[in-house]
Amino acid sequence: MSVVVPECCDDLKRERGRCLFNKEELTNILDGGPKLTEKRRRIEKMLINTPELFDDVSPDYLSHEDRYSNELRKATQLMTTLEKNGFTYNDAVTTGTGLWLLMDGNPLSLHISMFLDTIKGQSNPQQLQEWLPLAEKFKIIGTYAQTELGHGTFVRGLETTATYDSTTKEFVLHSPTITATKWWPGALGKTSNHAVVMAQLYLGGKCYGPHIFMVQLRDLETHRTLPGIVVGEIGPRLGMNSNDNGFLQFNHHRIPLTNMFMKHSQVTEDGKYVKPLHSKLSYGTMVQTRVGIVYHASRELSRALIIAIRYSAVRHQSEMVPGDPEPQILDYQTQQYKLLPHLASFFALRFSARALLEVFIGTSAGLGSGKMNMLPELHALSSGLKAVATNDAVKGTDICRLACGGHGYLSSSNLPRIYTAIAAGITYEGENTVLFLQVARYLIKSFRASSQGQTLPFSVSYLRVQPPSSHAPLMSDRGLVDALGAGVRWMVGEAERRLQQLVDSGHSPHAAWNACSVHLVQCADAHTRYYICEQFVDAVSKLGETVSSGVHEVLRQLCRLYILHRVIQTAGILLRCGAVDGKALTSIEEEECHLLATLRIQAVSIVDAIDIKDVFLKSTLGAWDGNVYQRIYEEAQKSPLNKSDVTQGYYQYLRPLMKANL
Ligand SMILES: CC/C=C\C/C=C\C/C=C\CCCC(=O)SCCNC(=O)CCNC(=O)[C@H](O)C(C)(C)COP(=O)(O)OP(=O)(O)OC[C@H]1O[C@@H](n2cnc3c(N)ncnc32)[C@H](O)[C@@H]1OP(=O)(O)O
Ligand SMILES: Cc1cc2nc3c(=O)[nH]c(=O)nc-3n(C[C@H](O)[C@H](O)[C@H](O)COP(=O)(O)OP(=O)(O)OC[C@H]3O[C@@H](n4cnc5c(N)ncnc54)[C@H](O)[C@@H]3O)c2cc1C
Repeated sequence: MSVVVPECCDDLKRERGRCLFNKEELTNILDGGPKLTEKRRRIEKMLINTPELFDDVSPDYLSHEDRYSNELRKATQLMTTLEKNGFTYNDAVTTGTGLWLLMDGNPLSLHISMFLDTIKGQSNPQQLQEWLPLAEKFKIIGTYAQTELGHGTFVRGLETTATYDSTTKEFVLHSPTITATKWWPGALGKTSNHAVVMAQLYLGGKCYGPHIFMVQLRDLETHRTLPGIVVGEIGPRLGMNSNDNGFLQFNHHRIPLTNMFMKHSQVTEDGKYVKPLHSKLSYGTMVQTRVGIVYHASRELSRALIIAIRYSAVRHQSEMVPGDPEPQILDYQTQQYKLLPHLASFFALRFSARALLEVFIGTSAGLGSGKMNMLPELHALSSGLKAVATNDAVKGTDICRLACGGHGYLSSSNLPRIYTAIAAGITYEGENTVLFLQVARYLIKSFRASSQGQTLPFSVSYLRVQPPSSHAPLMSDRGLVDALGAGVRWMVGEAERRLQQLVDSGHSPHAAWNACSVHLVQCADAHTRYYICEQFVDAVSKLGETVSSGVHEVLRQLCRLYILHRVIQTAGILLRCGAVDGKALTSIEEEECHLLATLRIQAVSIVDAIDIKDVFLKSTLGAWDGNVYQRIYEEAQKSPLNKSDVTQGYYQYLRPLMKANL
């Protein structure tokens, strides 16, 4: 398959003709630099030239089993294509390209993410030497098996046990109850022959909490399940049904002592426990995956936005002025209000994902030299950003679907598949409410520490009880971000006051926490969004020194829209704490509407600059050429129901009904 850039329709040609900025420059910024754009395009070209990676038939028309096999065929083809051409699967993940060919539930995604990451992050040197080459070369294929039927969120409540037997130097893995059954892990049902398993460690009758174990599940020749293990697939889900999410039970299954991951905590041959430097180091794979999910969510949102904004420029409906031609629906202010704030969100999330990755890299380097002090901040930032990014990507994708009217509901728009894939992100890798409550815990601790005069880490330093007065004028970007910060400080102070009041009136701290948890989640959400605003403003101001004025202007407008929108969303809080007044809010609302009209002019060019090719968008509505109606029509012809004029169902059911004497 070769990349042919087709002539686009008149509407899109006109839109593209209005572009006042250098698209390639914006593309480079989004990719992280021209070299990364070039690398992404090389990978794309290679993938596009591999016809086996593309579906002949939509997965919607396949049986459950064929759907899985087809995705597995493409996943294995993807891995071998990358390998043969000198790329790693990580290259395909970090550029998004590989994932988009497989986002119906790639059965190798858990292997290349959490299984490999656990081996890299939790192994001692011997284990690393033994397992990493096998896993990297797909000699063993694995998943991350933590969640059980009874517990997902509360990791300490897991019931699978790993009891050490010092006489044989083995752990005995066991699922004592039905609720101890591992449930959900991607690719566990039929694909994986290994799993990293989270289980309660028992030594000499004492429980030491959840620890991670490498467990072989299937024979490496026959792929049959090993004795002492029951494994299978959990059945259809809301989306990503080409994956084989699975279940797993152990019946006193034995593994060697050396199969406990021993980088951070160890068990000696005689059954002694050596503690880790920090009790949550074994949660490291989850933190790393949350960091990746922020990128992933922004990428999925960008696909939905490209589809909806191009479609909105092609679709004409109704009359704006009686008797005039039907306008492009993108000209309606309400349509701009649906889509453009989410376009701004995509940019905000992309810059924040990059900032988070830097915190992750810095913290990981510190851990390597025994420094644990940055771990709580990384946990809070990664939890908050994972939650905001997935919440916003899901909401934004659904708005994109709604913005496309009826056609957005078509499978061939690809919006339903993007939606169901990213919707899972709200739940997996830490359910979002639960993650926000972890952030809230960090905020309250920080607020209290600050009241006692302690210095706070960078992301919460604005919570200081006596903040230095801001010198930025209120209506500047910085001034509005400061106002948002003042709002969060007020919210956290209010939460702390309510918690204290409840404790003072006789409630236990835990009961008080639960009684304030709605407000606490709002604090965590507001704090994370304040952090995102800060990252966006900083990134745009730094870029101002290096990019052309056209690109800088577009970024400045998007950043401004993001901040204005956020201020309006938070108006109630900001009024209550006196950070803004009604007059300021009125002018902010007016400015937002004005900005929508300004950004609308170049909206198609901005989404073009995200640079996702048609083969990765997979949408009848969002293709580069805007040839929407022809594509929708052609796609409908592929329905199996259209193979014959009269279906079997007519003879079997409809005709008898029509002939019956009712
Ligand atoms: C690259 C990816 C790209 C695309 C993705 C595509 C496909 C991937 C598809 C699917 C992947 C999905 C896989 C999964 O879902 S795997 C399962 C994930 N499960 C979870 O995330 C469980 C969520 N629950 C938890 O993380 C924890 O149980 C908890 C809610 C955080 C509570 O932990 P618990 O042990 O009970 O803690 P407490 O005793 O309550 O103590 C809290 C205490 O610990 C601190 N803490 C907690 N976690 C961490 C951490 N990770 N790092 C540092 N510190 C941590 C917490 O702050 C608190 O500290 P205090 O000082 O306040 O006590
Ligand atoms: C598509 C998909 C793929 C997955 N892949 C994997 C995988 O590869 N490996 C793996 O191990 N797991 C996997 N999971 C499981 C996933 O990690 C869990 O479903 C997730 O962590 C949520 O846990 P839960 O299902 O127990 O929800 P619950 O914790 O039961 O949540 C239900 C409700 O209770 C609320 N709640 C729970 N605890 C609290 C609390 N402390 N305070 C307030 N409210 C609370 C939640 O907010 C939520 O509203 C996957 C899940 C999905 C959907």
